[in-house]
Amino acid sequence: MTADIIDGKAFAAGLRARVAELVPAFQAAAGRVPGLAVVLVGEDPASAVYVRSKGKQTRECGMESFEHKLPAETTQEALIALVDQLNADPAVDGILVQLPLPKHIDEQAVLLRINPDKDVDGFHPVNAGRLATGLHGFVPCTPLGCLMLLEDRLGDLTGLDAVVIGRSNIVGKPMAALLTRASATVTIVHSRTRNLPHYLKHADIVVAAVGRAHFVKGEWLKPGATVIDVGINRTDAGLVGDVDFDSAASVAGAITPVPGGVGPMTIACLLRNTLVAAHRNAGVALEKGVI
Ligand SMILES: Nc1nc2c(c(=O)[nH]1)N[C@@H](CN(C=O)c1ccc(C(=O)N[C@@H](CCC(=O)O)C(=O)O)cc1)CN2
Repeated sequence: MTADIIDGKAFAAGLRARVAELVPAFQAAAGRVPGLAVVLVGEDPASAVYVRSKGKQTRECGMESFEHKLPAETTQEALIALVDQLNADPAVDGILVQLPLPKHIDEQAVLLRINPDKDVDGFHPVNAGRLATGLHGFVPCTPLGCLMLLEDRLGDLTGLDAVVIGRSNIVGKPMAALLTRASATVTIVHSRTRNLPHYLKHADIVVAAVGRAHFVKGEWLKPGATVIDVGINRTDAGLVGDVDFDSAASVAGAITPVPGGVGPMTIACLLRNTLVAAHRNAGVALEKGVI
């Protein structure tokens, strides 16, 4: 193995510490702490773990966590009524509806109902539009975490060739928008791309978010590339990423592991977005670049 390992777990711990450091000043100015509401519908075991971690890490940062656990049979109307209630609650700065939702609920209808200024997941089309047009909004947490790891590793991304594998609204598309904003030269490839290795051969940066275990092979990579693995695939061998780690690590310059790479950044960025939302909602200034 030649690649450096990018330690997302350590980076995320640093980011959470920074959030915690900034909470007291917000509290002094606003007379309350930032509040994050997390809604879980059903009993998906992985989602339950993520929601528990979100609550715990929110409290550890000194913010208030409002947890709403609803049964799997909850109707779309009932879920939307809860979102409306959270939209109207001044103690709630950020609202997150844990995905995936049960099949009988229209995910888009629920996400559309969240007030864009409380949409700390950055999934509302208003925030997607803000990102695409360079306006202030909320950026989805996983791609934001990937960008932070990339800039920490590479510094200025201007002119670098970046390939994003995957075109989901939650990771692929916002990741491409963020890299474009950072002046990288961006290509999006996906499961229907013909001759995918052709695109990767020239990429300084590869972000893999395709949802297939071990999909990206080391021989497809440019030597020295920085590889960010967003995949979380549960296999008989345990949790693995979208990148074939062993072959990729012998070619790449740096690579994120799974677990311990991008995953922890998702929740740390959620806390960061909640702190930012609280400042905006309360009209309290947050110095540019402070977080
Ligand atoms: N409303 C949302 N739903 C979902 C999101 C999201 O950002 N918003 N992302 C994922 C799940 N997710 C957070 O919700 C998440 C995924 C993974 C991790 C993480 O820390 N992973 C660890 C491994 C943990 C494990 O064993 O499963 C790692 O990679 O090291 C945190 C959060 C889908 N839903």
